[in-house]
Amino acid sequence: MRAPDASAPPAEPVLSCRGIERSFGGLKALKGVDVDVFKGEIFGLVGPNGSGKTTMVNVMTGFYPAEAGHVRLLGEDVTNLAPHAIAGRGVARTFQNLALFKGMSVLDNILVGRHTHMKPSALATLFYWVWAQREELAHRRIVEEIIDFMQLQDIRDEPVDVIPMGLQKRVELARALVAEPSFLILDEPMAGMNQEEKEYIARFILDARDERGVTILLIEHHMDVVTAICDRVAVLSYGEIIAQGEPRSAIADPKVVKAYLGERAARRHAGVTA
Ligand SMILES: Nc1ncnc2c1ncn2[C@@H]1O[C@H](COP(=O)(O)OP(=O)(O)OP(=O)(O)O)[C@@H](O)[C@H]1O
Repeated sequence: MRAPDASAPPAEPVLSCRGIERSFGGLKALKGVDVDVFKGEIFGLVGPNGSGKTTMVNVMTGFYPAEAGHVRLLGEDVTNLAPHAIAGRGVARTFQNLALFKGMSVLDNILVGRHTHMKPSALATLFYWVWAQREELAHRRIVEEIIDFMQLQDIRDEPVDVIPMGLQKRVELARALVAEPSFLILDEPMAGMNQEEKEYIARFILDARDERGVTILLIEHHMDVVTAICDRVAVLSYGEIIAQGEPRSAIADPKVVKAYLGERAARRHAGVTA
């Protein structure tokens, strides 16, 4: 993990959210959430089930409009832009539930991740064999690089639905990385994985940051992973941030213990017997 340079001036956040609100009917899923993610960070967004993590990410990426508040990407106000417009600004994401194209090969699924870089034009179509083929080669190059990086060579031609869940999650991460994002949002990339698969994905996430310079926001329930790889975390509970900062101390905050375990268990945890 990177040691923060105390002498460095405070950097501008890559992503900055202020006062984000979002409701579903009578349910206030987000109640004025502030989050800053800085360049080169692995930032954990954690919290109990239903606390608002995915909703927050959906607002950040334009999938849900915010009812109040602002999202800024490298200083630019991107609040309520369409998902493709936000993706076009270098943001990629994976989804909580796998969103791969069944029946297509691993390679073709990964190639789909290049779509934000594909710019069809009448002229390119006219000179297909010169321009389009050259562009196709460039896309193939980055796809091959990511297949190597994610160690997917052996299964590249397999239909994606026949490979184990752990590998499907890896393909999803590869598809996000071929977009060459500067900011990557991962929604529970380790859900349903065994310990070995979790360790693999944790390694790839660290390498994506360290070797490819990607800033990462990670939604994750496995606290061992969060404390091992995140630089900072924010903890959501009922649509509000209840703790933020260095992972171990944020997770040990009594408000967080209470949110996860409930009032009585939190008091026991704190050694209060009455
Ligand atoms: N499309 C929707 N329609 C109605 N309610 C929704 C919708 N999406 C989320 N919610 C509700 O908003 C609240 C926050 O949900 P969200 O999925 O953001 O939580 P989460 O922290 O990501 O949960 P989990 O860890 O279980 O994925 C929950 O009460 C959920 O039921």
